[in-house]
Amino acid sequence: MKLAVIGTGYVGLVTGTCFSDLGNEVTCIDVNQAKVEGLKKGIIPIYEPGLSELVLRNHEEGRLQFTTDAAEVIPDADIVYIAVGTPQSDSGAADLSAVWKVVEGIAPHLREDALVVVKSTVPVGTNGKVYDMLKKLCGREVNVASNPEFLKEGSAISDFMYPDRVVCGVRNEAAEELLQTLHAPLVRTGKPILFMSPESSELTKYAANALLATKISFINEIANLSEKVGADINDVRIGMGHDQRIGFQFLFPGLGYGGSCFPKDVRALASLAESLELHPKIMRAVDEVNVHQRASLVRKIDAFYGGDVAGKTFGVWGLAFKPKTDDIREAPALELLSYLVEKGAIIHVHDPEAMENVQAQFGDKIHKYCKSEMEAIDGADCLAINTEWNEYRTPDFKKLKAKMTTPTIFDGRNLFDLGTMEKHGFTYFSVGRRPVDVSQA
Ligand SMILES: NC(=O)C1=CN([C@@H]2O[C@H](COP(=O)(O)OP(=O)(O)OC[C@H]3O[C@@H](n4cnc5c(N)ncnc54)[C@H](O)[C@@H]3O)[C@@H](O)[C@H]2O)C=CC1
Ligand SMILES: O=C(O)[C@H]1O[C@H](OP(=O)(O)OP(=O)(O)OC[C@H]2O[C@@H](n3ccc(=O)[nH]c3=O)[C@H](O)[C@@H]2O)[C@H](O)[C@@H](O)[C@@H]1O
Repeated sequence: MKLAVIGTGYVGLVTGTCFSDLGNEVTCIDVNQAKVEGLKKGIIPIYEPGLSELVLRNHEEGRLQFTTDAAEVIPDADIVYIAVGTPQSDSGAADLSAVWKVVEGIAPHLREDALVVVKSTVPVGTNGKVYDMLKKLCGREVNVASNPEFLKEGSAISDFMYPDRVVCGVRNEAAEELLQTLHAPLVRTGKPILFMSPESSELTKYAANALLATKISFINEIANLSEKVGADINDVRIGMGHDQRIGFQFLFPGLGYGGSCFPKDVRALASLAESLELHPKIMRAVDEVNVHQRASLVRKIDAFYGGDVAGKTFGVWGLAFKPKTDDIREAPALELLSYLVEKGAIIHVHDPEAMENVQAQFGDKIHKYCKSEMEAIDGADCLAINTEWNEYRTPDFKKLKAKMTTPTIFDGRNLFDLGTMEKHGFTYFSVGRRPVDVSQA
């Protein structure tokens, strides 16, 4: 098939690249000229494991092209995917301005039998609005469907290539047939392609994200309770997870969920419900717990130093909102860095992929952008951990202790064993577990 994919962000670029790898002829379109020029030369604007190789191969083999000019590509396309950003607006609802701009832009160029598919996460009813808008702009009916994306950053390629399910919201058999054919190679293991109405499809996407976010806020609330009553959240989490009705996934406590999706999607869903005079109490509570949790490392640091961190040197490991990505949108690390900057601490940071993005935001307010995690703790008064990159899991504790002025660790991701911390003589604060405090010994 000939596909046009509009928006070359985390979702658009992965979608276009994976569909080209499956033998389709794909052109990715973006308004960002620099991004498109870079992609044409093989420069990938984001870090996503495996993406670079796949883009280069499919581009070289002629199945994957890039352009800023929609008019050049849309007339040929069997399917036009819309995968632009839908960020949070000031009101908390989703900002759909990029979607409307795309719809206006493609309308004059659409082939009579083309299918327009909205992949961006959009509030229920948006698909209907796109359909109405295209009907008006084109003076005829245009086939419009919904096909939300469930990939996770850091494992985007495998999530896309081996989905648990594909959800499609369609209006007619023609759309169902096209989407069935397009997705058939992705569900060879018998995973389902689920066809439903566009409204159900749009709501499925928000409901899935909201439930995953709910699990995270729930476990964080239990973790905070755990700290107060002397329980260990790791034991509690595992004890709960063995119940097959509960399971282990998305029950890791930490610094709250970040990223470009859970925070905005929970708020957009709540906002939609409120606009319909409903009272989305769970969604609002999930968000409130998360906002509180995101500042939990700051609270622990502030309490330990009595608010006086000026002039103290902090080694900070992990800046991205999760491992295996360079994305820092709504990353908990940003909260910690803002606090440390405001209080006048000396900050040495390390992240395998997200350093450039943090540098663009914090510049020389951060004193050292370090090449290795060990460099970041050289001479540090303490270490703060925000992201559970694999390379942070098994440090040489003797070396770590020798490099630090005082052996103190604030761990937002529960990377280390309490017994090991005790054995090596670290003061150690983690999430939902008792503190190990050797500072008074
Ligand atoms: N990032 C993720 O892991 C996931 C995101 N989503 C959803 O997918 C959508 C896209 O998200 P991301 O890829 O993260 O966004 P992004 O912000 O990384 O990329 C959006 C891209 O769209 C381009 N764009 C904006 N307006 C345009 C226009 N008028 N014409 C052409 N290109 C335009 C931007 O220049 C940018 O390259 C959002 O609705 C998001 O909620 C869904 C599942 C996973
Ligand atoms: O709509 C989206 O954009 C995507 O949002 C999430 O994917 P993503 O945000 O990329 O990453 P996750 O692995 O879900 O992590 C989100 C946040 O939750 C946190 N998290 C995750 C799991 C957990 O057990 N505990 C926890 O705190 C992570 O640290 C991270 O900050 C969903 O998992 C995807 O299915 C969805 O497509």
